[in-house]
Amino acid sequence: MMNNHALDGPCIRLDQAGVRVDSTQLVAPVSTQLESGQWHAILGPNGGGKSTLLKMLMGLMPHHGLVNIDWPQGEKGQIGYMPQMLPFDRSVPISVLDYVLMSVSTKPLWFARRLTPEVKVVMEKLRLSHMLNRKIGALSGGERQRLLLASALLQSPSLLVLDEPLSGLDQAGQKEILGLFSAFNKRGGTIVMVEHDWQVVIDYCHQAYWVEGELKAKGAPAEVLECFSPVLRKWSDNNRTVA
Ligand SMILES: Nc1ncnc2c1ncn2[C@@H]1O[C@H](COP(=O)(O)OP(=O)(O)OP(=O)(O)O)[C@@H](O)[C@H]1O
Repeated sequence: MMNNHALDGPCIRLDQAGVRVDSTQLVAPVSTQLESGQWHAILGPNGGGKSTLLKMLMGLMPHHGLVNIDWPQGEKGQIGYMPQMLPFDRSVPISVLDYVLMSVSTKPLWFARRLTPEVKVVMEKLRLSHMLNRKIGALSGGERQRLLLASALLQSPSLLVLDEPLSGLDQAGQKEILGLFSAFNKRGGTIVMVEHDWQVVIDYCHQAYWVEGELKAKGAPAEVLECFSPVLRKWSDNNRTVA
């Protein structure tokens, strides 16, 4: 994402894929295809199963059925995952630098507590360079989102899986991060993103999926949102009344 070389984003194929925990079906079996190089929006009400669906794609939750990530040319690529919340205890004394180094290295921190040029570029781009020694518990919501994104980008991904990546960001911060996602997508990277802001979905995404215990609809963002979003439905109903 930080340079300009082309990416071969994968396509994701689901065949009767679902998640059940004990006797509760969190996501009913889904069969669909998320095309390569597209920006996919996962929408739906709170508790509808959006995060569960992302975890299923990432192999972070046991599922039934098939989830296939088809990497172009058969070469397994990297996935950058931005979870909904940074899973950490605020009192744990981990710095921003520790966190990014942990996300790019499998070695213990004391082996290589060095910033590589690649890490430096990403940290600068995400305006984190001046806070490398700050404890992650002391970051603001927006800074935390940028740190999560930095960790995702440092995997050199061709697929980004993003769970509400704009939460905690003001409008300027949102625009900035959306610009980075856009550049990644224009280079050919595939994006799967849970997002509540319908305007963002309409402006940026190619395909929308409404998930409410099951995949209820898939299509162009404006169409899916008009059918399912109470806000948009009210807006278009009002418009129809006026007309
Ligand atoms: N590991 C689990 N075990 C049991 N139930 C779970 C588990 N994970 C999630 N759930 C339940 O599954 C449902 C879907 O949760 P999920 O987090 O996927 O929803 P969501 O659409 O992402 O919601 P939100 O918009 O509020 O983030 C919820 O009722 C949740 O409580």
